[in-house]
Amino acid sequence: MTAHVLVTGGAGFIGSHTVDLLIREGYAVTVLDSLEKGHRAAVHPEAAFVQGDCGDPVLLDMIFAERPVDAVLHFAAYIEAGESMREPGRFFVNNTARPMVLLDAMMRAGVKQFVFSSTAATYGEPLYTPIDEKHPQSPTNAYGYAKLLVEGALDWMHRLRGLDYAALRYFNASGCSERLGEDHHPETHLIPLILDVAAGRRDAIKLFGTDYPTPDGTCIRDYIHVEDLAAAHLLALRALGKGTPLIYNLGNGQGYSVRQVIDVARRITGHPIPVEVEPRRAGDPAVLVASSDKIRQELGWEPRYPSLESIVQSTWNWRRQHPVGYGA
Ligand SMILES: NC(=O)c1ccc[n+]([C@@H]2O[C@H](COP(=O)([O-])OP(=O)(O)OC[C@H]3O[C@@H](n4cnc5c(N)ncnc54)[C@H](O)[C@@H]3O)[C@@H](O)[C@H]2O)c1
Ligand SMILES: O=c1ccn([C@@H]2O[C@H](COP(=O)(O)OP(=O)(O)O[C@H]3O[C@H](CO)[C@@H](O)[C@H](O)[C@H]3O)[C@@H](O)[C@H]2O)c(=O)[nH]1
Repeated sequence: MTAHVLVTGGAGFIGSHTVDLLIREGYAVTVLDSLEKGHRAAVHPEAAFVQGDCGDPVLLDMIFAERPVDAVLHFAAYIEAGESMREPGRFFVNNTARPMVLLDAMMRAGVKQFVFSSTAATYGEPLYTPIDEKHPQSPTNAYGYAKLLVEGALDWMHRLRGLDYAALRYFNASGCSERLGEDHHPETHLIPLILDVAAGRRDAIKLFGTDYPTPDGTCIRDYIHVEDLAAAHLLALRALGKGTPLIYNLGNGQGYSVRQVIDVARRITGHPIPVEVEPRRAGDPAVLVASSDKIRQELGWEPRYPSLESIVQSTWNWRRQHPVGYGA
């Protein structure tokens, strides 16, 4: 069993939940996070913490020299597809170039196991739905393309340098655990923004586009609970070592339109949640729904929180207990 895991981006939303699970499962964990976006308070107290950049080769050499790292879970990245259309260069540097520096440092140190946070955004506009792993990858935003470039590099590192990797293509990560929540600054994700309205922190939810080719005209997404994502990372980590890349979609296979998500939040919070209709946000595909049959069949992954209600409820619970998130 892998003993020591380096988790980049482990102070962020999905990374911190995964670190908690790894610690519970007995792994030694080192978190490397710049804290540009994440929260020190989200890092499990039993994990070692290094503040720094995952693309800093000197720091990486030091970490690998000092710690017996067996595997790297790479979450560190910028995450907003809309922002990537305005500032593509920042995304190609942080989400493509820096992981390359990390992979190179791993190769120098002889660390061969890697789990990569890929995304549904690598697929682009679906040719069929639900999307399986064989679906062509043709991103509609720079964020998705930056991630796809890393997937390509992983394949070459596997073939040429024996890298043993998993690429997990998450759909829309959401939900909270009891200890950890979603607290981005600025927040751009739909569910926490809707709940900001219910909590009285915003007047209305902006609805980006009502003219998509979907039943109610708003975009459809597949929301997956962050604890189910964390569990998938553990399974992937344990499955590495067979010499074959592990490429999996992670979603619930159920699509919800923006209006449907708002309706669920209205029922849970009892708040009317007013809506302001806005134009489409650049780069948003109309529909993204996953087939996760492959990881279910091959690794036995089974989501514990598949319903949108349970996802929104867990986020609402955390927000009521942490009205200012992790604080300043
Ligand atoms: N949130 C989603 O819905 C979603 C969906 C698909 C894929 N992903 C991917 O999952 C990963 C985690 O997403 P998240 O929602 O937890 O994001 P997040 O912003 O909460 O966490 C990312 C963390 O990485 C850190 N970071 C960013 N650049 C860094 C760098 N160069 N060096 C060190 N640390 C750095 C940030 O400080 C932050 O703590 C990302 O790679 C993202 O692309 C997220
Ligand atoms: O204020 C808002 C925010 C979002 N949306 C819409 O809600 C949907 C979901 O948006 P959001 O929560 O921002 O998630 P995505 O843009 O789908 O992207 C997330 O999910 C992708 C995978 O599907 C990941 O790759 C990204 O990192 C992650 O940010 C989209 O149709 C948005 O246009 C609104 O209408 N109003």
